[in-house]
Amino acid sequence: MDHFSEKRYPVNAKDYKLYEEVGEGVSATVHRALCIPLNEIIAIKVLDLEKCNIDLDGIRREVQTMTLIDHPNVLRAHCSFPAGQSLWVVMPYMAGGSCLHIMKSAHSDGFDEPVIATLLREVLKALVYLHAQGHIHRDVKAGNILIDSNGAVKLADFGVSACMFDTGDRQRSRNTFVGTPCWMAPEVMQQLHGYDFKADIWSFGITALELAHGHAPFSKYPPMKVLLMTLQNAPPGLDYERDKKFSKSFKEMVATCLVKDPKKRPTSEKLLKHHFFKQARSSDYLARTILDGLGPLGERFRMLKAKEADLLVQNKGLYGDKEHLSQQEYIRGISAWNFNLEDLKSQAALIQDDNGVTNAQDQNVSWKQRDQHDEVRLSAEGYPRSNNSIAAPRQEDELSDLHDLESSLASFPIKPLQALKGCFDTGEDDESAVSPTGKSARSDSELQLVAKPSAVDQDTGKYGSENFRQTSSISRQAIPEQKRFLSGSIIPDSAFSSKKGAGDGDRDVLLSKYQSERNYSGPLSFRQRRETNNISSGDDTLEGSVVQRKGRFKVTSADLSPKGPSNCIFNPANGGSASHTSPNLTAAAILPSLQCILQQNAVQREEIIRLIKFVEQTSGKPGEASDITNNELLQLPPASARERELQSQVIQLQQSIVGIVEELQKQKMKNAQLEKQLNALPNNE
Ligand SMILES: Nc1ncnc2c1ncn2[C@@H]1O[C@H](COP(=O)(O)OP(=O)(O)OP(=O)(O)O)[C@@H](O)[C@H]1O
Repeated sequence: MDHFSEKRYPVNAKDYKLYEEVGEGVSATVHRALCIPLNEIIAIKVLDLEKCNIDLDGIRREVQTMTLIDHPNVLRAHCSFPAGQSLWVVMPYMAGGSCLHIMKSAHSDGFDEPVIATLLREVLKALVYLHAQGHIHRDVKAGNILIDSNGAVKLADFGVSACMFDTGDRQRSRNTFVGTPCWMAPEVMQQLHGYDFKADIWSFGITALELAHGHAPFSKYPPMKVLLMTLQNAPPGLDYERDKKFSKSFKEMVATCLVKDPKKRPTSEKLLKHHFFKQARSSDYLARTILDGLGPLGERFRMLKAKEADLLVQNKGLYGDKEHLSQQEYIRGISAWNFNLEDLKSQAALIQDDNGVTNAQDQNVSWKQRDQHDEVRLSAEGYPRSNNSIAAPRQEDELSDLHDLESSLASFPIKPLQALKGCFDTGEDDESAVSPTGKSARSDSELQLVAKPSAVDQDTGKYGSENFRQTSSISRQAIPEQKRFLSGSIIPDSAFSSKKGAGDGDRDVLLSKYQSERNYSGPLSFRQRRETNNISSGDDTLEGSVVQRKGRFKVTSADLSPKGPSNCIFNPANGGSASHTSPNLTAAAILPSLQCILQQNAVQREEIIRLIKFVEQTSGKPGEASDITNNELLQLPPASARERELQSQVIQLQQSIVGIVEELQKQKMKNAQLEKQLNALPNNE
């Protein structure tokens, strides 16, 4: 192909001259640069390897992918080499910048339809190529659609791409999604059955909305909320009323991409034939319509950064206005948010959603229903339908309803706790979240040579079995109101210990198996199996753990996929002992409850110790008996690292309280003496 450069790009930093910065991502800065020997302007992506948490595997993948691909719509790396503490990736300079930057500079409300059709057709061609090559891009968004000075469109950023035909470690990483939550497909968030190239089709649909409105749906929300909304709401879409300026075919095209069941989404190849793309025009047209009048990329980037910094200063003044901060992260094209559930809870009460256009055409809208016992539960089918009007606007009032959000969170059986663990333990690597072993229950499990965490054995109730199933039917009573949002997993790490399992298989065997079976994934197959197994709970719960890392979100599969019926239930009434009778509550339901109880215990213990201390102090000298109690309490073996941490905090607090009390007594004595002296004064005079 003529675009395939035969030129030899030097692999030495001294052969390049770095000019201004033209872009900034999660892991890199991008500069315009000159390749001196070739006298050619290129772009250099500078990845700082010294930065903490840098994902070397991701970088290696990106560079590998970028150098091997060969398609006019995919940004290809010329070469890469280490330069000091950094890795430099040399690539063609895309003078127009990204669609996100163009929108932010000159089209804040989005592009016109012919422009969108033109851009998306080029992106889709890139996806057809990548999918045929076995790649899932995994980060399709306007920020990764680059345009050169002639209006040529290229899909960039393979930092998180994955090969569908990978084996071993790389295959495992396909069950670890790193991406930006607004564009993330529901099945990627859920991680029930892994995912395939259809995840890119969802992101493509979200990108279409982004190009139409100037921002992605839910972009103003913090990531955890985006996850909730994506899983629980009807898919977003173009609204017939609000989006009058867009054609029916555009609306339909978006709706076909944004279907929750990945099996029902078209392949990229099929989508390319959609009549919406008939209106796509040439690259010249793009250059004329969206590049004309724009200043140099570096200048635009500098202005955007300054604007962003201004906004940040303004918003910092508005204490707690996290909605704006979230917007800012969006402006930067990333979705960093140091979230926690308490945060979410308060934000849920504050934020009114006006982004609530949903695609009610979707048949698989996940919806929660609460029965009269206030139990959070999906219907038996788990996929109740929304109303039938196409893309009718839906007021997502439940999102401003705090109680509903609590319900939503309560319906996440396990992983939100781990998600929060991710908040507190940002250095945690995905390998620790994904225990590498075992097979999933589905027939194409060879594609998911992934973690099977040790779980609660159905029969013994002990950890260590693979017989683990997922359910969202958790009694809210089992999760005390006050403590439902406590964060951090306090299950001992050993409970999730991983064992090395299936190793690398033969690539060809895997490939052929995959090709025949890859279409059988997705929530529907789970639904069918669930029905077969007569399970009462629904799914659509967040099954993977969510780990925030450098602005990106990583949903790692804990692979607690259903595997055979479980009879183990949690009974809060008898103190949480497991019984083996009801098919409704399963082993997976026990874990969150146990976590809550354990956490509660830690907190209660802390309270008790404080009370003892308080009683000791108010009743004078500490008694012998209370000393024993106190010591005994402190000598109890801590159940987890979290508990140990809490315990040491308690001890520290106690010590400081003792110090403060002593100080107080001293001051009191001094005070008494001074008073005495004062009282004596008038008498003397
Ligand atoms: N070849 C290029 N020419 C011009 N601008 C570029 C080029 N590559 C990237 N950019 C700009 O730099 C920005 C960041 O680059 P890139 O997306 O590769 O970094 P990243 O760290 O992988 O970002 P993220 O993870 O947020 O997607 C892009 O959004 C784009 O605006």
